[in-house]
Amino acid sequence: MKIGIIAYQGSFEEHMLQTKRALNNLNIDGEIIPIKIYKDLNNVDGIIIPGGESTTIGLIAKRLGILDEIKEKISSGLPVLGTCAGAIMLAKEVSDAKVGKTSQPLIGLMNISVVRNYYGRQRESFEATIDLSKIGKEKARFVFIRAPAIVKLGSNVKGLAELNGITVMAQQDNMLATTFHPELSNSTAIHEYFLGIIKG
Ligand SMILES: NC(=O)CC[C@H](N)C(=O)O
Repeated sequence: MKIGIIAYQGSFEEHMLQTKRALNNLNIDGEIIPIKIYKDLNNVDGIIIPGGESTTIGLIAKRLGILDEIKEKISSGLPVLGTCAGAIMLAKEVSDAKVGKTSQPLIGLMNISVVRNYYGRQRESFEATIDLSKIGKEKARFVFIRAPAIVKLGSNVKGLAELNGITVMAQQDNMLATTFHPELSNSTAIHEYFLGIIKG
């Protein structure tokens, strides 16, 4: 199994480590590669879009001409995990809690509405215990760093976890989005669940 991690900016190294731990836990033979340019996308079985700054990740991917490729591969079924900024990249509808409508390059394939910086600024970042029973995993602690919120679930989207009534994890077929950072947790549950999606 070959997993590619979009590696321009943000927590991609942490995702690489966490994916490695999850592969080990599940006894899956896997290779993890950073994705920067078009050819890196060849033969990957799944991709991860890390947390960071969605505007930066989107702009670089667009400038390097890889954004449309990623979009095409995901729409033809390539499994993707988008965390925090990555969840924003996946969303069809994005706005900012303060400034309202934003215009930024997106993948825009998932039927969710996402509000950026929903919980406030950097200093309003926090940690919370999340119930993962809907994916058959133990509850775990996760960090939310200038996190977005998934405020609307459209057709074919399942809400998989909530915090105070707000969706923090959702899935639409091959696309999995979390508003928190599973790569910065002691728990490998989300990565293991994602590897399960890849295995099918
Ligand atoms: N930790 C994160 O990924 C933060 C996301 C960031 N606030 C954005 O809008 O892109």
